[in-house]
Amino acid sequence: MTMSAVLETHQLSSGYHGHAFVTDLDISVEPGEVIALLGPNGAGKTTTLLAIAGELPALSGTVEMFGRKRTDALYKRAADGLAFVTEERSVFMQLTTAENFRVGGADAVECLQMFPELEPLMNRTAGLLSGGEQQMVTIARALSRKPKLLLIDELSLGLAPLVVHRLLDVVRDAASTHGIGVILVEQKVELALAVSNRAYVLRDGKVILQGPSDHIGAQVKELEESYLSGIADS
Ligand SMILES: Nc1ncnc2c1ncn2[C@@H]1O[C@H](COP(=O)(O)OP(=O)(O)OP(=O)(O)O)[C@@H](O)[C@H]1O
Repeated sequence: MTMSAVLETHQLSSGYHGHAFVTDLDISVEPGEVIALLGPNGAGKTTTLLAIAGELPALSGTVEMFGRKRTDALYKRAADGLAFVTEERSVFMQLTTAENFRVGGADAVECLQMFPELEPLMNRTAGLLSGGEQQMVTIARALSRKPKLLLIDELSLGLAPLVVHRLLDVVRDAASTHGIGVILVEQKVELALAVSNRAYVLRDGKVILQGPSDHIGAQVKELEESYLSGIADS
């Protein structure tokens, strides 16, 4: 592991019921780096995040996180600085925005600095917030705890592009300001490439392309035209 990386996987394979679906992954994240993890439906993006988080076992290869090899569970990795925002919106629907921050151990003042638009909604039940506002609560709560590594699965599901822009900009800023490493699984390829430093493209559980995001953009277009249908924004 390099001295500074928050995450390095080496030849990591993982999957379900003892069968590897993602194979030979070498993925690294430095502090402050936003990494886009791209690929068509079923490519293995969520599986990769689950393996990094400790929700799925490494069937071969290793996960090194925060300076040491890990085979422990998500809650232990979380205690050391991992945060995982999953596809399901993880707000407590019965609680208010303010209560969501409190039970999540987040600093409400900081959360409102990130998303001032939540200020008039602090006493509203989260179940009555729009999908975009719920994601703001989720992201603010996760960022406010200053994780060393933040995994985000499909932030944009069902949201308007403008809202996704807003959310990703805040993630990008927090990553740079606080040195948070981020892995972003995102269907909106252009948006993801615009805010990320580097990208990995997965297909059939393997990395088929990786590099700086500004280089990957053009190559993704080419790939898509040849055989990688379904990856770009529809
Ligand atoms: N619990 C499970 N048990 C067995 N196979 C699973 C399970 N969850 C996912 N899979 C399979 O693993 C493969 C990879 O799925 P994964 O969710 O990682 O893809 P993805 O790239 O995140 O796709 P999407 O963009 O559609 O979310 C798929 O073939 C999927 O059917």
